[in-house]
Amino acid sequence: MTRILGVILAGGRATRMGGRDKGLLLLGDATLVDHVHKRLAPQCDEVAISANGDPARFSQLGLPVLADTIPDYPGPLAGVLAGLEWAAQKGADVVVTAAADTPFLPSDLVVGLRQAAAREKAAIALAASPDETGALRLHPTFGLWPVDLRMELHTELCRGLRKILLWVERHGAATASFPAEPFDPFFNVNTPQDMVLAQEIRQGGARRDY
Ligand SMILES: Nc1nc2c(ncn2[C@@H]2O[C@H](COP(=O)(O)OP(=O)(O)OP(=O)(O)O)[C@@H](O)[C@H]2O)c(=O)[nH]1
Repeated sequence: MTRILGVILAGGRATRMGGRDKGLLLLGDATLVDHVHKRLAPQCDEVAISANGDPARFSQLGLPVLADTIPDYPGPLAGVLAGLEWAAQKGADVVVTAAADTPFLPSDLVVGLRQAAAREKAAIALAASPDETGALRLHPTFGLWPVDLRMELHTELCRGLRKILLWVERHGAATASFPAEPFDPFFNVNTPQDMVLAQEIRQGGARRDY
């Protein structure tokens, strides 16, 4: 049976949030990381947090906190690599990543990613949802990643690769599409204003005007 580990990407600079850890902001009575964990954990065999900086700040969840393999590497790819290396140690087959700033992620994320990968005979799958015009928008931090790709990803990061989509293009990733009604499940909190909108969504406002 395929062993799937979940990795919550919670590092980064959060410049649009004034440098505050987005994952530790409160939405209702739980942090954003708590919301993501609650949705992701039932879909995976095990979950860890991936972050640069001091791991102690995420200790309240009782999850492993993985330091980025290449410290201070800009962007989430170093977190994806840390997740793949952790999964390899655990004897797992694939990692599913989710961003810590996305509290309403689909409860069928893993099923959707796996079905898309199988359908398109692809090793990697990325999530997508329609934007306001109906065009599909990819969400590169929500992906299914085979553990076997970790050496290659390490090599690419050492060469300076930064963008998930550039790496993914070489492998012909599958696209898993998720509905965006009544709200986009990939709505993410980048700014204080986004947090206000997240509160409204949580309280039942099915809004699309963000
Ligand atoms: N582990 C890890 N996660 C990261 C890193 N950079 C970003 N992330 C996560 O990836 C997701 C998307 O990050 P962004 O919102 O694009 O970048 P950010 O640095 O968090 O925020 P901005 O500075 O405002 O762009 C978020 O969940 C971040 O926590 C990183 O270097 N390491």
